Amino acid sequence: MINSPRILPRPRRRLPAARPPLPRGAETVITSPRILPRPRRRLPAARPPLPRGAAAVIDSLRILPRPRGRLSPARPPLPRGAAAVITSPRILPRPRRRLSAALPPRPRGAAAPPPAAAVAVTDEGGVGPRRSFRISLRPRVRVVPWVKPPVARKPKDPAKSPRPSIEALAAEWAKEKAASGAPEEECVLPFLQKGAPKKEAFRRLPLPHTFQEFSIDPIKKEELDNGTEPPPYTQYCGWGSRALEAIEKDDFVIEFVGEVIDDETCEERLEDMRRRGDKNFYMCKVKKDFVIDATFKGNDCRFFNHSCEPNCQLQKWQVNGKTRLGVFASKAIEVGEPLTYDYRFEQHFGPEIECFCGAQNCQGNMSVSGKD
Ligand SMILES: C[S@@+](CC[C@H](N)C(=O)[O-])C[C@H]1O[C@@H](n2cnc3c(N)ncnc32)[C@H](O)[C@@H]1O
Repeated sequence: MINSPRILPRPRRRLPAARPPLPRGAETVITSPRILPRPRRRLPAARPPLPRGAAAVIDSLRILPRPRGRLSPARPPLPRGAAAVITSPRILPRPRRRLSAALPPRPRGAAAPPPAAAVAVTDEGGVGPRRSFRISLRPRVRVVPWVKPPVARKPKDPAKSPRPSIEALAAEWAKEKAASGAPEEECVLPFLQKGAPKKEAFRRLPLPHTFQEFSIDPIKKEELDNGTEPPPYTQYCGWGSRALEAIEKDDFVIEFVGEVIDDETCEERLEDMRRRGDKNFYMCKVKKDFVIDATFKGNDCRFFNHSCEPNCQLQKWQVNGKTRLGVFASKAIEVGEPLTYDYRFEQHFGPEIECFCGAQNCQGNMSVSGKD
């Protein structure tokens, strides 16, 4: 076998020099050096032994808040009894200044500090009575409903107003009317004012109640919130409006006002109406996403009923760039006559309701399709 050198493993590198003999007992440690953890950094110096009671704090160094600035010097050993407070460092308020220097060790036999419900930290260092903070687990924030603070409104100075208010004009008008010997009720609730040219209609004195909003409960509509006497009731058509004075043909009677809503809201409200089983309809579609709804807010116009032979007409006007609806007398109207217009006005729409206008030419219903 020694004569056949090829089967011997060829050494690649020079074999190391023979190891020196190991001391007894050390063999198990250094014979397998690979299973020893390789140190990445230099290990810190061994920790000093901790005082009793503080062990929980220092053993969980990782949950201590990480200091933002320079690292402060190592914490001083804690006094007895303080451990319960600082074992959960996250709930400790973060000190603004650097913590005081190390506390002097308590001499043997000295009285223990009071049980620490609070730790007092002083500027000068050491434990003392000043600048103490108390740790409480009670919630400090209470959620309360936010109440909008009242806004003090400056009362309007009537002297500065360029035009007299509606109320002032209406009062003046009513005074004149009363002076002329007209009955009292005519001075309170007139539906029109005669004499002004048609084009001026929307700039003229708005009549009392014309722009006044009712707050209306559509179900109990006889109980009008503002104490206004309800309009006369008609047997088949519900509440209606009547003229309190004679009206000439083409005179402006009243504006159709209400909430301006878009098509989507309109659909929602119609659905609500259907659910309530309410048959009274107070909407007028002017154009896309422009529906005037007098269901909840409006004026006397919301009580004008439909007639197939009406005495008024609903007209669309452009007033200072805004589309507005006005009711104009389509014929001469006598005192006490019910005020009506044809609901099938342009895009006026509504549910299929049987018409009880009583006109000779009555078409039987008030749907949009009846006209377009
Ligand atoms: C704008 S409101 C008019 C005021 C309503 N009468 C009230 O009591 O509040 C329109 C509703 O009045 C009723 N109405 C108006 N004219 C009618 C008529 N000619 N025949 C039947 N019902 C009528 C319908 O219920 C309609 O939806």
